[in-house]
Order: sequence, then structure tokens, then C-alpha cells
Amino acid sequence: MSAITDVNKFDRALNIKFENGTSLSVEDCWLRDNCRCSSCYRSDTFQKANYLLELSGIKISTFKFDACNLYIEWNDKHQSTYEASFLIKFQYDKWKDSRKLRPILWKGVDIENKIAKVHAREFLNTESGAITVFKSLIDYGVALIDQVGVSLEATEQVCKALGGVQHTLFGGMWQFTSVQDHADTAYTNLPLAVHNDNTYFNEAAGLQILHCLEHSNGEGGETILVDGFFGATKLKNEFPEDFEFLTNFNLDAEYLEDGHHYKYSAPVINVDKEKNLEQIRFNVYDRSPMAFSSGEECRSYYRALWNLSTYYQNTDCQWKFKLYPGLVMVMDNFRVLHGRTAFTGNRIVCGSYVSRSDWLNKARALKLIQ
Ligand SMILES: C[N+](C)(C)CCCC[C@H](N)C(=O)O
Ligand SMILES: O=C(O)CCC(=O)C(=O)O
Repeated sequence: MSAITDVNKFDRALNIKFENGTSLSVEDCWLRDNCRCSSCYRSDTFQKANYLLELSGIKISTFKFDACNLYIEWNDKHQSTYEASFLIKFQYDKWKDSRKLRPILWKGVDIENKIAKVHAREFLNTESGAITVFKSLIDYGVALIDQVGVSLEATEQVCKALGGVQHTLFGGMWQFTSVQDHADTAYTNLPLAVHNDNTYFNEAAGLQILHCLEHSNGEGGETILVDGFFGATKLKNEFPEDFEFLTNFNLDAEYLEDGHHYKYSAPVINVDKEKNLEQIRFNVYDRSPMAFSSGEECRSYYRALWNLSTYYQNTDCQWKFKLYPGLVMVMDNFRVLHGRTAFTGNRIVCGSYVSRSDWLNKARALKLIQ
């Protein structure tokens, strides 16, 4: 499939054609920078050995090819060999497409039958179990791991397998009840409208993991999840000017507690250069007061948040369910909003955050993403 069929030189680039019809134009600087010989590339650390500036004056002297390789001799007599299977990966459109995440939008309770629900032993001990959980997180932003030992220690094992425990001011592995151990309503029995955590951090937690260890002598405390990307997409279609505002306006958020004052400012809806959704930072509670450049900007701020929250507060868009001892819920805090209903009685929840880098690392190691 990736056999080289032709190579031609145009100015300081080589145009390479492959058997499957792919054609690729690569500049001399790129080729030399990506030389894989032992003096240019350390195969033991997967790092480049060149400093890069040494490449500024290099030119291709001669080149030849066969089906499997491209061979280049440079003007400094250096020799490079490139495997066809390496080169073909860098055809721009295919390279860009291979890096895209393809979230599957969801609305409401139907998601319950689509997400992964995997036995703890299968998740922890089998690659297929891990793949099922991480694929569910990539597709839907939610996964369930069942039959986990009802303890902080057993939950920690799951958190480590999801990428590792991320430490914040709340701790690494945390356990919370309605005792106000921190200046936050999570540490109460009050209801929490759906939100993303950590809008006051430069980088919000990647995953949030919750395990209800106990809920006795009371009721309520149901978990509510909603797909933040579904709501943002509805806003884009129905209120495009509000979508535009929330992707450009930096909203201030803060967390205040004795000895702590976290503050960060970022758009509520974050998109990449192609306007693909990357992150939702929606938390009505942690917004800090802001000055506005005009009455119009102020009114846009409130209108856009109101219109976005109509989707997130719409019970048809929400999935409400009760966590039980042994069931661990994992959700992508960059995408899925979570909340809870008020509760009475003694409710003990434990879990942790996992950084986005760390959980995507696991997904990439499982070859689920590039
Ligand atoms: C208990 N646990 C550590 C998970 C949460 C702590 C409070 C998080 C805060 N309400 C926020 O939305 O960022
Ligand atoms: O108590 C719960 O179920 C969730 C609390 C919450 O929203 C949070 O910790 O961010």
C-alpha cells in the first residue's frame, strides 16, 4: 500500500508518489530534520539528536528510491534513508485527519445504554477492558467501572489505571461528605447544577472520578450528567452570536478559601482552529464579578450564558442516576458537565481528578488516538 512509485525534485522539495495514490511534497529542511540515522535520532529515547540550527544551510545533493525507501545524500555528505511507511503518514490532509477526536454527541438518558460499564477486574487486568473504558470516554465522555471494592484504596487503583491521581488543593485521592472540609458547596448536602470543575485553574482536571462509598439514613444525592458538547452545538445552531461570544470572551472564575485564591480567565466554549469543540468551562457558581467594556458586552455575557444553560438545565438533555457503592463513574471534565440533587443522611463520596495529558496518554498507548 505504501510502496513508493515515483520521486521528483521541485526547487528544495521532493514530491513523492505512493502506490495507493497518495502524493506528498516534503521540503529539504523537513527531510533532514527527520533523518532517522543514529547520529540524527536517538532510537533509545525517541528524541532528535540535532539542535536544528545546524540544518540551516543544507541542500539535497542526490536522491534515489525503491518501493520501500527514499535515499538522500546531502551537500555536507550526510546520508539519510526514509522508510515509505514513515513518509506516507505525513500527507497533510490524512495527517490532520488522523489527529482528530470524534466525540459522539448525546442527549439525556439514552446514553446509559451506550457508554461502557466494565467490571473492575476486566478494566484493571485486561487490555480489552481498558480499551472499552477509554473508547467510551473518547466517544461519549463517560464510562462506568462496576464491582470496585467499596474503599478509597480500591478506588485509587482505578484512578491510577485511568492515568494517575492528579493532586490539587483538594488533595490527591479525596473523600467528601456534607462536612465543609473546603469552602465549596460540594462539601454540603445542597444541590449542584451541572458544571465543569476547576474553571479557576489554568488547566482544569481532565477526568473526574466519583465513587459513592455510602449513603445511609437519607435520600437524594443523585448524579446528573449532561453532554457539554451537545449543548454547545445546539447553541451554535440556534444562537450563533452567543456561541461566537462564548468562544471569544474570557470569563473570570475564582476559588477562594483560607490561604487560597485561584483565579483564571478563559472562554466558556473552547474550539480549535477548525472550530472543533475542545473544552467546555461552564460553572455558574465560580464566576467572579467582572467589569465590561460596554452595556452591550455585559448583556451579551448574560444572554449567552442564559441560552447555553437552557440546554444544560433541560432535563431532556440530562442523565440522572444514583451512584451506588462499588460503581465508579468517570467523566471527561473538559466536555461533560456533572451535578447532583440535594440529599439528606450520611453520603460519603471518594474519587480523584486525572489530568487530561495523563488519561489521553493511556488512550494513546492503547492506540485509540494518535
Ligand atoms: C470534591 N471535589 C474535589 C471533587 C470537588 C471540589 C469542589 C470543586 C468545585 N466545585 C469546582 O467546580 O471546581
Ligand atoms: O457530590 C457529588 O455527587 C458531586 C459533587 C461535585 O459536583 C463535585 O465534586 O464537583
